[in-house]
Amino acid sequence: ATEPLIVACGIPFFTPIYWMFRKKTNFYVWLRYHLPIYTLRLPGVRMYVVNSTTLITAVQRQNKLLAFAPIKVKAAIRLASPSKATINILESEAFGEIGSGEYANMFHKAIQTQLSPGSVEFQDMALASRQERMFGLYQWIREDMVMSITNAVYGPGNPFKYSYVREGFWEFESRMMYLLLGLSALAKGSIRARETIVESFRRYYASNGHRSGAGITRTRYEYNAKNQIPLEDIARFELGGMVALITNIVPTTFWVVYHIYSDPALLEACRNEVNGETCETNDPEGRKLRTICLSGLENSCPSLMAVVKEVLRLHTVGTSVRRVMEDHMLSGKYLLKKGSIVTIPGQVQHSDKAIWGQDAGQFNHERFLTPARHIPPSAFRAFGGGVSLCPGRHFATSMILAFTAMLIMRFDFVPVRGTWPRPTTERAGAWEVTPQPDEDIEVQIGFRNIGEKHQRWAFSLF
Ligand code: HEM
Repeated sequence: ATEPLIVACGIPFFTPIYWMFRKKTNFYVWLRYHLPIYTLRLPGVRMYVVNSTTLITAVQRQNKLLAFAPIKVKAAIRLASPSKATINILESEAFGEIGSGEYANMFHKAIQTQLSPGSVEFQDMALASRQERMFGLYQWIREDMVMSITNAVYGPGNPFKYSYVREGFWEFESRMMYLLLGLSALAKGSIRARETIVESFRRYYASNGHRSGAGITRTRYEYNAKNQIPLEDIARFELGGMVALITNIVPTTFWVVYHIYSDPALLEACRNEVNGETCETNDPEGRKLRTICLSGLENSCPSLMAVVKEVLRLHTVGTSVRRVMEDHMLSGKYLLKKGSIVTIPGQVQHSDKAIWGQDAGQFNHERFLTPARHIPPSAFRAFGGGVSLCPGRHFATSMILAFTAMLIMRFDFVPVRGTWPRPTTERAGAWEVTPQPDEDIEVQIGFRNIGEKHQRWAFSLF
């Protein structure tokens, strides 16, 4: 019985670390070996990188021996810096016997129903009327979406309504990687911002703000309280919730909007589809009210839905991580040693020409409209898979569809430079699942129709 082949071992330990820092989110694709699984020797830990879809399924089946709970507990502790007592509760469960990790595992289950389709209200999702002006598209989407998402989730007491919390969040996020790596000396600004956010969320919970929030917010609070997590630490753990909630939806929406607006034929097709899911009525004052049906967006807007899927395939770079709890023979063939890490880099699957065809590197939403080939389910990993499959995927998809639909129905965007440049993502942090663009795109916004400024819009669930 042998471990998977060791690669990138020019200078032991140093070579893989050097390239990880150089290549960041592109590391695994750049390193791509046509091996089903290989080993990287890192200081203090062995990492097994899984490439074959058959082995991905085998890893996901072994959710106790190849566990996710210890990974997320460690990340939560480093990010949130909770009290010693809370760390004890989390660690004793996540690192104890095989099959424990109850706090972390049950948390996933506890929040799942709250994130199922249709569970979050979208009333707050109406875009504020915009003046015609120029701005950076990414920045604009970010500001608008953060308010829409957090209003929907945290309710009227939403701490994000204060600009210092919004700014603090992006400051916290900017050096988050150092916190995750345990290098807090390099993340002083993030730590300062974290404490400001924690204090405003502590006040939010203390004044029962969560009771008027969405089900997900109430459930998270109640679950933590039931597990004896003190209020201050509940506020700390919400940082992880915010990161999951905001940081992937915003850039994913940006790329969806970018690909639609930069292709006039696609824009037209999506507008026609959304138009078919929009009904016109009069409000009690006799004004025209146009309502977009949310379930119709998912079920009856194939081009729009295909764009979202293709953006998730082409732009996400998430990596699933597991810890080996006992020596284990994967598929009866590869020895995985206790204490090592198993990773499944999604981007390796998403860029595989044998799976997606020769144009795997290009944006082509039509591959999801009229699939020409069989795609193994484990090859689409935008939301991970197995026990750690993203519980927010339905919520995220609904938000992205709703936001984009409203945008394309109401606004035209014209790039100030005349053409749509394709932004790079070299500066994205290694933890980002959907990388943000390096440079923003300056656009001019305008209402699509005369009279649109005074038009009223709403969403309905069905
Ligand atoms: C486009 C948006 C999103 C993308 C691309 C995304 C992607 C992912 C990925 C790749 C994982 C890791 C899966 C793995 O390790 O196998 C994950 C986990 C997770 N996501 Fe998302 N996510 C998104 C939105 C959200 C939202 C909106 C929420 C919450 C409301 C959320 C909550 C979570 C949580 C809690 C986990 C950890 C799962 C666990 O504890 O087992 N995500 N997500």
